Amino acid sequence: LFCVASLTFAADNKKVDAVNKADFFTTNGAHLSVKGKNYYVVGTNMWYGGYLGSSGKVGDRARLVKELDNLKLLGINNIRVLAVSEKAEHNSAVHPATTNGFGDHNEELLAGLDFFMAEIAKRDISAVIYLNNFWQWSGGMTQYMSWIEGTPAQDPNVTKDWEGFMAKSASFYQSKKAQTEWRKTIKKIVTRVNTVTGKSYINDPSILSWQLANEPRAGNSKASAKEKEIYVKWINDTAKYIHSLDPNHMVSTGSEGLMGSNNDEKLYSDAHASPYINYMTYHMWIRNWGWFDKAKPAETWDAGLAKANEYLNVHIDIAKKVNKPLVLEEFGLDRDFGSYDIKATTHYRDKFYRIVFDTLYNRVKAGEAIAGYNFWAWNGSARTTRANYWWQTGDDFMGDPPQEEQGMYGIFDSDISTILIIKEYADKMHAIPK
Ligand SMILES: O=C1NC[C@H](CO)[C@@H](O)[C@@H]1O
Repeated sequence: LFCVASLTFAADNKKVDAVNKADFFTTNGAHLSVKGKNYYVVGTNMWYGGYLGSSGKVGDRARLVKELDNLKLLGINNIRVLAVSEKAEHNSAVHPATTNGFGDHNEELLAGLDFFMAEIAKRDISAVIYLNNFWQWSGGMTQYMSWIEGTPAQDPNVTKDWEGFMAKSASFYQSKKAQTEWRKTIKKIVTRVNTVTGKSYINDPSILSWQLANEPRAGNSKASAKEKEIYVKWINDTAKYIHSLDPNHMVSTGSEGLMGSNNDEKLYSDAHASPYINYMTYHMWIRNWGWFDKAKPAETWDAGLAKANEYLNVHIDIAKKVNKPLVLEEFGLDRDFGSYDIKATTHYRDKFYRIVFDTLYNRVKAGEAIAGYNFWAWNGSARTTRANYWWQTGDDFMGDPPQEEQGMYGIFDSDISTILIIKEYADKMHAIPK
């Protein structure tokens, strides 16, 4: 009886895992494509999707289902989500982590991503799944180096030494031990069988791409030619490795574009020239990068937006040259005057969202190499009770990660004026003939 049952299960599993190659996302020149039609990303960022999907006390499946229903109603068709985090001791990292040490994984938490993937499939939402982080809020590359070197990972929010932090992060690429351990984690995630659906991730058509990391950079502002060369090789070799595990899905870098490439167009183009990198990514942070001053909005708006416009458009021109699709997968702006208070107005944010959406929508409609966007980020029904707006273990997860004040950039479900703009442009994007 057991033998028959196990044969039946195996057959069912095979059936569950049976797929049609045409169901997978791919590219068609400078366009993303699926089932023979152009695909336009109308997305958001929800790094914590797997956390909410966990069955353990850190999860909140009822909230996740509600958030995904609301995002679907907004016209969202793609979510960028973190696959793995590394346990870090500092106060800017998420707790718990999916990885507590090399080979030491929190399966209950990892299974949260399974639930998330099962739920987005029900809503025809795709996912970009990133496998590491150049920054400290999920442990990331510096935590790998901390485990190897036996020294605590730096928190640049405390040390204020962002240059030193970025150099340490980038040393990850040169560490054989780090790469060996990371590839074991990559293999564990990419070849995973979804414990909710029984479907292997390799055969899950909801995955738009595996992404190397969140915002990987070649080094700090003084990255050497050697560091740039190592970075480009790391991208190619890792993307090739992922394709060797998973012939069905695309691979992307998670790059911020020129501002994450030392403003070196050759580095950005070389980083995306690999045949194993299927499309290009960029991010845009006009306040983080000092183009707009949240304390002096009226005085800095025009110059900031001029730079934003240039940034939005120059990458589309580069993508056209490289002949690969491009996705703006992060952008955002603070609440007015940089308030974190959910009751604060969002006059400048709403203007900014409209300009970004309109600029990209018009170039997508014109058939250019831009394949869509993800706003950063979805806070939804999350709320903070902290007077200092700083995330602590057990607090609601929101789009603002633990390295930043909760409410900085994320869109709450009460931000009606912004949500209406998101919906307005989602409708326009979905109306573009494919
Ligand atoms: O990936 C990122 N880019 C910018 C976000 C806002 O500062 C930040 O929270 C995140 O690390």
